Amino acid sequence: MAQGTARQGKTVRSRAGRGRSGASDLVPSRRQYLDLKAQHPHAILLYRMGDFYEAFDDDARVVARDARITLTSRSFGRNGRVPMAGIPYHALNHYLARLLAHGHTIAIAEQVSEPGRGLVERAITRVLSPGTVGEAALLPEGENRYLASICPFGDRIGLAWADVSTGEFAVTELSGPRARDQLAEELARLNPAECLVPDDGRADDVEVAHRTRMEHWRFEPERARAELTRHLGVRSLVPFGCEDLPAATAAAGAILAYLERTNPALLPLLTGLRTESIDGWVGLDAATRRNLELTRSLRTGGTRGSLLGMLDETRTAMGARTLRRLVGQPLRDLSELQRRQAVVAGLVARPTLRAAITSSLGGVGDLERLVGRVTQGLGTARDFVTLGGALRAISPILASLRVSGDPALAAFADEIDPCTDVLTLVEAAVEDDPEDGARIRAGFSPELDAAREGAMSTRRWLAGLERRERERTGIKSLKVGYNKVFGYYIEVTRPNLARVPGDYVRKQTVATGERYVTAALKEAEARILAADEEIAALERAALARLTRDVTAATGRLLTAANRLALLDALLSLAVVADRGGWTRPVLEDSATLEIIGGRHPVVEASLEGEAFIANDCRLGGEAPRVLVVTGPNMGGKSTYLRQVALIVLLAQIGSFVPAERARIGLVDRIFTRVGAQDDLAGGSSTFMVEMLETATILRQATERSLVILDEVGRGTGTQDGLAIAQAVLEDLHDRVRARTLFATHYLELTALAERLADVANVHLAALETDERVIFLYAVRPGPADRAYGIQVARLAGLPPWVADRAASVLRGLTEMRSAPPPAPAERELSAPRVAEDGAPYQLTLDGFTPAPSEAERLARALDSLDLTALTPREALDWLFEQQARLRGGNPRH
Ligand SMILES: Nc1ncnc2c1ncn2[C@@H]1O[C@H](COP(=O)(O)OP(=O)(O)OP(=O)(O)O)[C@@H](O)[C@H]1O
Repeated sequence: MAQGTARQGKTVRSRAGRGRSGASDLVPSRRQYLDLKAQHPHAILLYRMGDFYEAFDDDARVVARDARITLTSRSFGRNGRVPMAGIPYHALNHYLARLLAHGHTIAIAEQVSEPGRGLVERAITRVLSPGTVGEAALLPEGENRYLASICPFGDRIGLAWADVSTGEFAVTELSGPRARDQLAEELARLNPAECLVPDDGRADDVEVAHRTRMEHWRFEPERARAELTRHLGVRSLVPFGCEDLPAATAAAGAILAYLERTNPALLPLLTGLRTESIDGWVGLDAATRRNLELTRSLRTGGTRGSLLGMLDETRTAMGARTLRRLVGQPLRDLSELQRRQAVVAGLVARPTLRAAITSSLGGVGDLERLVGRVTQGLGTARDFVTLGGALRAISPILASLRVSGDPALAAFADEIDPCTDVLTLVEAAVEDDPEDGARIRAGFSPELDAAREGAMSTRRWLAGLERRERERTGIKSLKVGYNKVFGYYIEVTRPNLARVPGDYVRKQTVATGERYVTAALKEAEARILAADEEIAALERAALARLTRDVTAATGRLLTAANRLALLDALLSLAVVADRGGWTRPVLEDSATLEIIGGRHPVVEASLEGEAFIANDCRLGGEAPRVLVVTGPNMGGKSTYLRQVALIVLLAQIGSFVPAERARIGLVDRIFTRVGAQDDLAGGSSTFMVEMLETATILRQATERSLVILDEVGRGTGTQDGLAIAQAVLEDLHDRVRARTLFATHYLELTALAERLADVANVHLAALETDERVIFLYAVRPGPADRAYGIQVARLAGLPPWVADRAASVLRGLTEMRSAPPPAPAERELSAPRVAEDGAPYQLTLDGFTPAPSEAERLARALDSLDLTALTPREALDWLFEQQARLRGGNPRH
């Protein structure tokens, strides 16, 4: 809370001790209220009333709904009663956090005092919007809170994001036919708390929560560029990598303009700008993030049960945020991944070193946000003491890394600036006094030392007063006390009242006696009050000086904090790898995938004592690119599919993997279509969502992608579903050529492996005994023989008479089919796809468009014909056939 801190040249004063009942003189007139409201018309105005913050009228209704507070009413100036929602002063942060989570902007009005003028009119002292909250108390610990900005500009889209609590400020520019999809992926990753968009409608079709419209001219590239260069103190943006990226520049400039307007104290935190290339990351769309439960479990809705939940052994909140970033942003850059792997490997091999670093990291704490607080001018003496402790903890970490003898660890240490100069500064300025707690150290400010000495001598005088007055009056029970109403007093009990000297002035009668003051006591009290005020002012000045000096190093401090946060995250990966017996995967630039003895990291951790059955997976290279996975319900198909995706993802964040060994050709994107998920609110049925996700995969996947499809086609009728599943599988095999795992209950699809060169079957093994099924969870070559649906239904507790009836229905159905299950519909691999109306189609980057003309097709076919391999007869046949196709099927016409 800003109480007592200098802000915008004014000092905020609370009327401590005044309850709601005493606040009636503070009630604004409607006019005063509306004047303040007009300054930030889109914000909820919270009005300080003694020990409460109150919202009125429509604001009150919104607060009551979203902060979950009971609505009452209040007399409002002379305008009768209005709805009112009151937030207790001590619980303000709690309720502000709720309001911000709903995307509201909040303006807080308090009484302010100005030097020499005492308390003056109320003013807005803070404006908080979801993306501009820099105050650690209002932020989720292990998560970043991003203010994003989107600027479509011609065929490009600029995206910028800033976390004003950690100083992260980055941009990227997206272009080409996939720009919109990439934007959606990035927004899914960032999950911005607030998103700035131009008010001219350019970004209206972008789906993002909590959008804030800004004047479109603020997104004008030249203006934004000027804003950026001024802020960063540079002439060109070349060093930041975005000189030639007008859309990115525009988006970043808009962020600066917005902060300037809403919360300029945050601007100094943004000391640099990083230009990111989206091509460096593995593409993960929102569905895949959700399906793989990367940061949120589908079952619990929280981190527990997610990949992040099982990986997170970080010691600091900044480490936890970094780990979340790594999990959400796997890389494609082989050399960077190998650097990370080397650090993890060094840490896996050295448990003692890990323990030492972990304990030192505890001392570093959340350095990122601490630097954030200090840079915003919110740093108290306690914060600086903590900062000193954090900086002191860095050097031992670097020393441990260097003496480890591991070159990767030593190199990592060399990249971290211990900021010893800042530590020296802070140590000279603050101390943790055993009695007074955190305070400015003696010697930092001579004026402060003198004021403290003055106050101390008066306090010493007061401390001796009781003894002196007892001696003077002979009243042994005389006491010197203090209360808030009268200040210092001398109390004499009833039996001794006759001995009270003449210079005592009676102030108050209490049950046991009388309370007095003397002229000397009043004077001492005045001296103490004045000295306390002076001390407070001098301390503020000293803190301001220290803040200025430390803030000059904000950029270096934040860089060091970022590296330490990364170390914490990599350490966490090492701890988990060591505990789980994970191994270092071989990474390579190929389209191969080979996992031997792979396990699902989260399911394995949840099995508690039961053994997880490890399985292999070979895709691409010498092995088939597509695996059709069959097996009984509950047999472990989904687990197997997800485990392969998670192992690849772990490898591409630089982690070890839960496998005996793995060789992973880096993937450019991971796609999943798993389980039933409907979006009724968005107007899409389960089947519609399934098809939307499948269409996205077919449109976007490449030869380097990993595709995980679980029961595609399940959401519709059996025949339609089977047909769709087969067509999707064929397209993935023939055209997309991505490494694909395809789990299905349609046993008919297993016949595809006989016709398609790069498709193979595997199944999850199960045993059947007495109508019961035992799951072996082992992946074996070849197709499953049946679905075991009825046995699983029995296991689930379906009433026996229903299960028996189902078994007899099944027998009947099987007998009806004299022939084996129908083979999948035949088709010619070379035949062009034909839509229902007969028009041929092909897939381009823009979706399905008409195929090339017959002449083009003929030219290509001729081009690819190897004439030396044909007999004259075959060549003649070929010519007849082509002519027939041109003439519509009549060769000798
Ligand atoms: N390899 C394994 N080792 C041990 N237990 C496993 C293994 N794989 C799966 N399981 C257990 O079996 C349960 C069911 O697995 P899963 O959901 O993958 O089956 P499924 O074949 O996809 O089922 P359905 O077809 O009904 O969707 C898991 O929750 C897990 O507890």
